[in-house]
Amino acid sequence: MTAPSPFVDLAELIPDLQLDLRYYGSDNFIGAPVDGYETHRAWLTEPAAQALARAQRQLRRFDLSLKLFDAYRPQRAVDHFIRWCDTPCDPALKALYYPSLDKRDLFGEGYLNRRSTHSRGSTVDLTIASTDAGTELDMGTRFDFFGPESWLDCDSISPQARANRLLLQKVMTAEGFIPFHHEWWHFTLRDEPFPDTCFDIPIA
Ligand SMILES: C[C@@H](N)C(=O)N[C@H](C)C(=O)O
Ligand SMILES: [Zn+2]
Repeated sequence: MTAPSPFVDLAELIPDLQLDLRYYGSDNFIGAPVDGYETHRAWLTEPAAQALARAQRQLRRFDLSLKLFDAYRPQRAVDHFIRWCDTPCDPALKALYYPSLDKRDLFGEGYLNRRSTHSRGSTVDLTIASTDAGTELDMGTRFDFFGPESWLDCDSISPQARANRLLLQKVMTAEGFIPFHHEWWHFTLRDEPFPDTCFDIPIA
């Protein structure tokens, strides 16, 4: 299904892009589907989608693929995260995703944003996986692990995981994306077309 303007449906533009859209289902840090993700599809603005297509083209040459966790994020999803911060803590999810933090501090510490770059439509959360089985490269932490182990300059992860992170940075920055210091998986297009707009169109 074609995405509404100004978005491009990534499965249509990049058919071999692997999609594991964590906020559509419950396999995420809040343990539930997130508001605004009504179908397992991912949207980006045209220039961000084209840049992602180029990055995928680079990796294909090595039998590797990008695996996408999130792209455009409606503002109502961010509002869901904000409400979740004021609900009782689930110890099992805390142990997996933010073991050393109180969930109410995730915004102040920079791991969540009340006005997320994702809502501007040119930001992605992603990793690298094999093209055959979709096995993810070891990046040292799980996606959405909120702690210093996910920072770009963390040196307590294995040399292989550091090399894998560097490969992801190299492929993404070569195509115009800027990495985010606190989260190895998060990249924003440098010349994004809507730097001041937070969209709230549900992904349906
Ligand atoms: C929640 C995480 N995947 C993320 O995208 N964090 C950044 C800081 C954001 O919320 O914009
Ligand atoms: Zn992100």
